[in-house]
Amino acid sequence: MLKLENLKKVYDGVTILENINLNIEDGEIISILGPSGCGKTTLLNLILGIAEADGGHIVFNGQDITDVPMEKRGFNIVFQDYALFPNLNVYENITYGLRNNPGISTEEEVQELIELLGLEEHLNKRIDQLSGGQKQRTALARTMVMKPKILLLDEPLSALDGVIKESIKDKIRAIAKDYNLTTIIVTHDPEEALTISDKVLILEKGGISQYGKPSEIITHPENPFVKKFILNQLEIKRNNIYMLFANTMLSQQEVSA
Ligand SMILES: Nc1ncnc2c1ncn2[C@@H]1O[C@H](COP(=O)(O)OP(=O)(O)OP(=O)(O)O)[C@@H](O)[C@H]1O
Repeated sequence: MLKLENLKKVYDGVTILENINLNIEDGEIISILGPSGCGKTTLLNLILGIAEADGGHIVFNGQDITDVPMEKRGFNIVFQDYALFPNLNVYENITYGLRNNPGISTEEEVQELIELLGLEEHLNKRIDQLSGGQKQRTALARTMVMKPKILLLDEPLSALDGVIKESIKDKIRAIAKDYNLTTIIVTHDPEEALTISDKVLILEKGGISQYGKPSEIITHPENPFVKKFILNQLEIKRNNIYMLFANTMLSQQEVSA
């Protein structure tokens, strides 16, 4: 279990995060959701160990890791821009981390991941020959072969369009559930957060606005911010789709009249 206890972060005298208290169970998919500048990436960086906390504790499986350096935490991140190596092909990218740590995954385990992520036919391609979804799956495979204890994903779907987005969502869920891997996702999109996660952490101005299952957030928004930020956006999307359908039906009726 990952526990965040009273976590605090200050940049240049400004408090960015405060009173962050949270329990994340093993194998759960958690989304950190909130508007631009609310502290999502900062929280991800604190968990990963890129940034140091200015107060509070991070406890992983009973051990206080607040002062444990990033490389010793054993967590791993897929960055928003994937950060793949352009001079290596897909297979070389996936297995790059194993060059210096060959025992972490066997060739069989690497092949399993390649299959799970549907990358078999792309292994010899250069990175610039891949679509956005293929790059994202390569980045996921490269991170997963290192068997992270926690998988962190920074806006994993934001660069992808509709159908691809849904397929990557399925892959992320399959990985988290097949490997019982705690997965923490940063997103600013309520629909994404509510459809991919077991629980959603909604941040507002550096504090927790609500933390709960998607169904709880939809049925019991705890405050006006959640109602306004989350539910309004979803309602607008729903209404747009209804309008589109209604207009389409109307024009079809006009044609057949
Ligand atoms: N290294 C840093 N030094 C100073 N201020 C920082 C640093 N990193 C982040 N901040 C500030 O902390 C606040 C939160 O930033 P953060 O990147 O965590 O927000 P976010 O919710 O991820 O935003 P976005 O959705 O736009 O990426 C912002 O006001 C930002 O300017």
